[in-house]
Amino acid sequence: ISTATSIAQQKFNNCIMNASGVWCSDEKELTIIDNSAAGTFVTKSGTLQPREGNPSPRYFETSWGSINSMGLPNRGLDYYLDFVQKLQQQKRQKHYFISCTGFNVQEDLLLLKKITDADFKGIVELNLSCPNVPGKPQTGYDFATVDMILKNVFENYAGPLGVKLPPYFDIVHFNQMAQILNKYPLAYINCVNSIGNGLYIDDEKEQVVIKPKNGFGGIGGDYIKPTALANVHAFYQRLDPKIQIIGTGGIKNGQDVFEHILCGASMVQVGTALMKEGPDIFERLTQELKTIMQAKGYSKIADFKGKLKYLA
Ligand SMILES: C=Cc1c(C(=O)O)[nH]c(=O)[nH]c1=O
Repeated sequence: ISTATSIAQQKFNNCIMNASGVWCSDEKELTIIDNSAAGTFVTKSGTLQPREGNPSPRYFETSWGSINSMGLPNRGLDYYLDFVQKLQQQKRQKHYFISCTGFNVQEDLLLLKKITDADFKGIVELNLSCPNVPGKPQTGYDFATVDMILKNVFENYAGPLGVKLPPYFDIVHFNQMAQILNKYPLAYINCVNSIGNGLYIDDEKEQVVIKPKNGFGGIGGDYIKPTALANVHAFYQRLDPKIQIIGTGGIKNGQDVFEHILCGASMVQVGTALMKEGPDIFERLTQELKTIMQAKGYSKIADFKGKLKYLA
C-alpha cells in the first residue's frame, strides 16, 4: 500500500505534509519535519524583510481547533531560501515547498525574482490568503487583483507554483475563481487557509483569548473541515485537471486525509493537529490512512482520488 503522490511531476513518498505556518518557522522546526514521516515540508510564508508579527498572545487552542492572529512573523524569504537550497544539496531526491507573500504585486514579483536567482528547484506556494495583517484585506477575496497578480506572476516566474487560497462560501464565487485560475499554468491550488476573523471567547473571564485585532483571528481545526472539503471538491470539479489540489483544513486522523483525497486532493497539509500533537502525527496519520485503504482494497492514492459519489 502506497501513500505516495506527485505535484508538478515532483514525486513525494507520502501525500501528508505540514501546513505553512505550523512547525516551519526556522531551521530547527523544518529539520524536524524533514526527518519525520511527512512527505516534505512547506516553509512559513517568507516576506521581503523579516517580521516580528503581532503581539502575543496570538495563538490559542480549543477542544475543536485553534484561533490565530500571528501577523505573518517570519525570518524573511532569504532565510528560508538559503536553508532549503542547502538542504536540497544534501537530499537531491527530495523536493520542498517554499511559501512566500508580498504586500502588493511588486513585492510578489521581487520575491519570485529572488527565488529564480537562487535557482530554486522546488515548488513555490504564493500565499494569497493571510487574514491577519491589520489593514490588509485578504487578496484571495479580491478576484480582479488575483487575476492581475497571476497574470504578472506567470509572465515573470517559470518554475512550478501554486497558490494558497482562503475558503470560499458561495457557488458563484467557486465559479468565478475557477474561471480565473483556469487561465494560468498553476501547478496546484491549496484549499483552504484558516477561516478568517473568527472570535473565541473565555466565558469565565468574559474576554477574548488573543491580543491582536480585539481577539479576531483565523480559525483552524475541526471547525473548518466541512468548508475545507467543499473547497477542495468544488475546485476539483471546476479546474483543468492539470491544476492539482492540495487539501488543508481539519485533518487530525486518517479518515480526514481519506476524505480530502476522495474530494480530489493530491496532497494534504496538517496545521492545527500538528500544532497540538507534534511531528509524530505524520506516522500516525500515514498508518491510519493505510489501514483505511487496506480495508477498502485501495493500493494507491489514485485508486480513490476525486471519486466522491453523489446521491442519484
Ligand atoms: C501568512 C499569514 C497567515 C497567518 C498569520 O501569520 O497570521 N495565519 C493564518 O492562519 N494564515 C496565514 O496565511
